[in-house]
Amino acid sequence: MDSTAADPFARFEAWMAEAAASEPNDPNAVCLATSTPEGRPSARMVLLKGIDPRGFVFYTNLESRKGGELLANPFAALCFHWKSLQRSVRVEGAVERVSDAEADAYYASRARGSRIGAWASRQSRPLEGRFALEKAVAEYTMKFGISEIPRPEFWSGFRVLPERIEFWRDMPFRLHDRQVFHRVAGSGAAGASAAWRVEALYP
Ligand SMILES: Cc1cc2nc3c(=O)[nH]c(=O)nc-3n(C[C@H](O)[C@H](O)[C@H](O)COP(=O)(O)O)c2cc1C
Ligand SMILES: Cc1ncc(COP(=O)(O)O)c(C=O)c1O
Repeated sequence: MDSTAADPFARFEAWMAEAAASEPNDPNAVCLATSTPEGRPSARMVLLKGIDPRGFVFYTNLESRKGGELLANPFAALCFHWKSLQRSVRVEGAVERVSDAEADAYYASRARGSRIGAWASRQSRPLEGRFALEKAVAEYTMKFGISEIPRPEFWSGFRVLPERIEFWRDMPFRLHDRQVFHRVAGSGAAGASAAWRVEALYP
């Protein structure tokens, strides 16, 4: 049997591979929705940096707006849209922090300038002027010199643990194809593969 028919991760990876071949920029770009303490939605783009049977990983500043919202209310939604393929995927679920080892490994893979930038940017807080940011970058560049740059404690990753994954394909006259996978409650615990129930939805 085609593994992508029953396993949403296999299907997601197949779609992502097609997107990587056809999107001119950032096929891994995804809109991340969180919510404020008052229950108001808040959304911004991030880059997907990991996927495995546990979930979908992105990295950010934990003291950013999204970071604060996720630490207070650890639930999120992701929405991918690949214009060249006319496809979209929606993911919803709880979030957890990635391990320090996982975050260290990803941080170490980033360009040196991006690692310095993570130290210099007080992400989401008011910036008095571009000069203040450039000064912070210069100071951290001096501070680290040619030595290793450790990952800031305030910079790490989140993993969205999906309870629902929807695959959407454009069809003529807006009669789109929608298939949603619901994780069967209790399945997938302790490293076991999750079981999924699939249903089609009206467009
Ligand atoms: C295509 C794209 C990808 C982005 N990827 C990330 C990312 O992976 N992590 C991140 O912290 N910000 C990323 N950003 C910047 C965020 O969209 C956002 O401006 C920033 O994280 C602050 O969001 P917040 O104030 O809601 O926390 C990206 C922006 C774009 C347009
Ligand atoms: C502020 C910020 N942090 C992190 C990222 C994630 O990407 P990378 O780790 O490749 O820099 C991005 C991507 O645009 C970004 O804008």
